[in-house]
Amino acid sequence: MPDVGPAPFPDDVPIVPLVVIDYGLIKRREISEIDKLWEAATHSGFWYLKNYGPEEAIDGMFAMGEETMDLPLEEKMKFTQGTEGRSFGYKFAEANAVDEHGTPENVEYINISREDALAWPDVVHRTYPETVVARMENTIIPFVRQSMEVNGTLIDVLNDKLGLPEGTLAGKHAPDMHSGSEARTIKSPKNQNVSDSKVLLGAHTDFGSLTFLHHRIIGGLQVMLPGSEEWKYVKPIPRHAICNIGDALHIFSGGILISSLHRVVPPPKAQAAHERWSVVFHSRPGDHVVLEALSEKSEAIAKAVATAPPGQSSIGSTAGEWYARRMKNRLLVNRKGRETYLASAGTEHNTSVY
Ligand SMILES: O=C(O)CCC(=O)C(=O)O
Ligand SMILES: [Fe+2]
Repeated sequence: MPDVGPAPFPDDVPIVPLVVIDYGLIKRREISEIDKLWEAATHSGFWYLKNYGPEEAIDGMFAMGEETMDLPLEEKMKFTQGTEGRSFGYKFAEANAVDEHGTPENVEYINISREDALAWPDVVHRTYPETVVARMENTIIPFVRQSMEVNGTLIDVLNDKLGLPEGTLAGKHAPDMHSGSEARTIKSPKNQNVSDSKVLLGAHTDFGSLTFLHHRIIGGLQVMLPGSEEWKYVKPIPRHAICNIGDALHIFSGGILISSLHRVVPPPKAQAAHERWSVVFHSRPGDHVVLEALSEKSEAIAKAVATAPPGQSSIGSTAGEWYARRMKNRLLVNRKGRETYLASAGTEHNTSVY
């Protein structure tokens, strides 16, 4: 039977209504568009982004992912992330727990460090499979540069709205720092014997600052907005990326910017018969940057900290430590019990922690 292509995203599942931000207008610093971005960043922490530039490198990242996942498992395992909480490299499907019972995940992905891409052909952190190497110059480096430009611009705009001195947040993400920033392509298998409660990528808040995420038409990403108990799908829209705030910006901003919980479940309804792919760039602060509210640099942040409910505290760990702790404690190989999973938590369990 010919492949008639995936079914469209169904119109009878709950979806989260995200605002569409026009990157072209943000780049020109249009006030009304910046206000829309601010509203999204301070309420849901998620938005669609359009007009973010050429699609070639993003298409190339989907292709690189397919080429990589088609390698024999034995070959991919030569490039595994390891057990110490380092992210770069290959993550096999069942590596992580999705919950405190130790239920395994079911997505595989390849992570490529920003610094390894920028320094290519020098190696900063590690080496990668031949399928990554073959696309380093024509796909990965352009994708990393495009993503850095987009995320950098959005972070600059949020910096100014937070009342921080110009370039404060940019300085925490400088490209010459070692960081957890990375490009990623994710594959979820098709036909998951779907039950609605099956989770492929466990609920999490993002570890870093800002995420630039691409889907095609297959859904599966779900978000739980602050104050809600309900998971809702994000409907993929062609040529619209999805951006979301991560823990680091939540903490730097004293809780003003929202880092929302999200997860991946099998694609809804007839779409579940298809593989699901996503392409991601995670911008994360330099490893040595301390995660704490920037109260001394912004009156708005100082006020947010002063008026927050009691019980919050400054995190005080570095971005590198934060990130390694979260990664390491999700790995099933490190699991001792429920407490291991609980130790992988981000800002979700206490939104007033910063
Ligand atoms: O695949 C997706 O839609 C979400 C991926 C994600 O949440 C992540 O990489 O942090
Ligand atoms: Fe995420």
